Amino acid sequence: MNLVTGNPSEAISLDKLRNVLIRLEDTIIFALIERSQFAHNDIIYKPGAYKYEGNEEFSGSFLEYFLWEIEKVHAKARRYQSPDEYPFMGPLPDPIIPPLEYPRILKPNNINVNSKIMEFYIKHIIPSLCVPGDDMNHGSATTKDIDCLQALSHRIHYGKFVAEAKFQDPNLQPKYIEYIKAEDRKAIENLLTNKKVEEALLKRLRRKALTYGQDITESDSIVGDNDHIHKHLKIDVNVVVELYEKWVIPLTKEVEVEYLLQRLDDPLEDTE
Ligand SMILES: C=C(O[C@@H]1C=C(C(=O)O)C=C[C@H]1O)C(=O)O
Repeated sequence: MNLVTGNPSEAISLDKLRNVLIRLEDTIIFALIERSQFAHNDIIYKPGAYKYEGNEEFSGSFLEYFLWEIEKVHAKARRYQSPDEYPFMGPLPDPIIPPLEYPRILKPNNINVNSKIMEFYIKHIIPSLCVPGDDMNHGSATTKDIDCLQALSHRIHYGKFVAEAKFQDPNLQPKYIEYIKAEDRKAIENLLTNKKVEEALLKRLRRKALTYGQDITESDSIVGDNDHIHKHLKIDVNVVVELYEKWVIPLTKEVEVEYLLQRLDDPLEDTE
């Protein structure tokens, strides 16, 4: 089944989904590089640091305010909720065009780990990515934060698609059904974990961060000794690898497990 159109004749393969995840690595690395050109500017993240004209009652941070405004606009244009449109904030308005009927994979199912994404991003990623201090570029830094958060959210909630594709594997489906019925989270997680894919991902990510973080000029060769490269990188390669190892991969798996735990609830269930 095509997970987006709901058309059973257009099967979507795990390989295709993996390629989307690989492409999103580039999106995430470039978004982080963009954010890292600005200082920490920690006032952006402090609740109540600003007053908002016309919205004096809003007591959240500048980042939250900005996200809320952006998400309201996005919500108006969306036909159905897709993983990258999962809101960080709320409440959001209804779409201005009536929504299409939901294909199964896009049905709202309350799987949303955005509060966890916000927390690790502000607490761990920003302080190691940016130089400390305030360069007064609050608006610019916040727009880059929104790009980073939306890319991370998109990638992590894509776990729903990955989980659906894994569930469709006829050899594994009976096992998934057994573990889902037993609500055995650990067993589901073990079944969907592919250590080889994860290890290859972390290696590739390190190479990408090293490559994309270099300044490439007309005359310089991009192949140099490692020390030279490390000194001139726009981004700390270890921050990128740690981001995936500690948060992106575990949260993607959390989304996968939560999706599968709800997989048999649908009365239109066609697999049993
Ligand atoms: C995405 C997959 O599922 C799992 C989650 C992964 C991730 O978040 O990158 C990687 C491998 C698997 O453990 C996959 O099998 O490709």
